[in-house]
Amino acid sequence: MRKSVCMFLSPLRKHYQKSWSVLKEILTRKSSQNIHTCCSLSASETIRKVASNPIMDLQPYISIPIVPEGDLVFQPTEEEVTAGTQLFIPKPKHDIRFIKSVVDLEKLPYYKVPEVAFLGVSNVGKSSLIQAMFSKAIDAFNKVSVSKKPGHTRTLRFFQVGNSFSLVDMPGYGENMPHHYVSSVESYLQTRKKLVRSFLLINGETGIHEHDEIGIKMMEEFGIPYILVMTKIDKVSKSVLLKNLLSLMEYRKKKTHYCLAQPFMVSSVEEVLV
Ligand SMILES: Nc1nc2c(ncn2[C@@H]2O[C@H](COP(=O)(O)OP(=O)(O)OP(=O)(O)O)[C@@H](O)[C@H]2O)c(=O)[nH]1
Repeated sequence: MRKSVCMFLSPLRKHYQKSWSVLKEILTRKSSQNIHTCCSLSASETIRKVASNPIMDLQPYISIPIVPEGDLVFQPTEEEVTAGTQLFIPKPKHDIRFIKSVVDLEKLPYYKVPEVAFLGVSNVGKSSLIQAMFSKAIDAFNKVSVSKKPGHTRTLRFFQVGNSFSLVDMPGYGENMPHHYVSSVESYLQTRKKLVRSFLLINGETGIHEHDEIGIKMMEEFGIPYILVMTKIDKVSKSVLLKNLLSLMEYRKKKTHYCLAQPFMVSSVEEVLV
């Protein structure tokens, strides 16, 4: 098993385990629970013990709220995060497996479960994040391929998580993107009825740049609700991370309609710079 992924198994690495565990919990919410519109907290919920979130670690460095309270629509408790994590552990009758790799949309897998897609520029860390989530599902884990070479993922790769949902690892756009991107990924996004969540990943090390803007414009043009996730947060200092996060949020506020106001931050590896 890759060293970078071992952190997810270690209780000493609690902080980052939580960073993507929170994401797992979103995945487990039923498609009917539209987190884009109906997750504001009730008074009784505000006294719940919410799980830690890397964005909150940045809050002491700035006087204004990083995410306005009304936009914090998704604050799972520790218990909810633990329950979400359970779904990523294979059990009898809960198989976690690679289904197939697709370019031709005629060959998309058919099943009843809802689908969740991971999008972003080449090399942003889509496959690494999915691999980290599958750290306890060794068969699926081994079918995720990570590379430092941009454009490594060439096809839409489908994974099924029991009867709960499926995940799709997408080819990246930008550098070395596959020539079939429009006919495969864009057509998939526009036509796949099962698609209930889309995560658009932005590199936390570099912040938003022009290729990310192309991806965001694509989602806006298609009118597909999506969630922003900053990746590789272990690679930069908190000050750089905060700067990149704030400019991403400014961009979201000014230029998007379909993006969830609350962003997420993750690391798929172990070290952090402070
Ligand atoms: N330090 C650090 N490196 C990461 C992280 N996530 C991914 N990487 C590295 O970034 C590189 C690209 O990761 P991938 O997961 O293959 O990226 P991708 O978005 O699937 O890339 P494409 O196949 O080009 O679309 C690899 O060398 C990973 O090890 C992270 O959270 N932290």
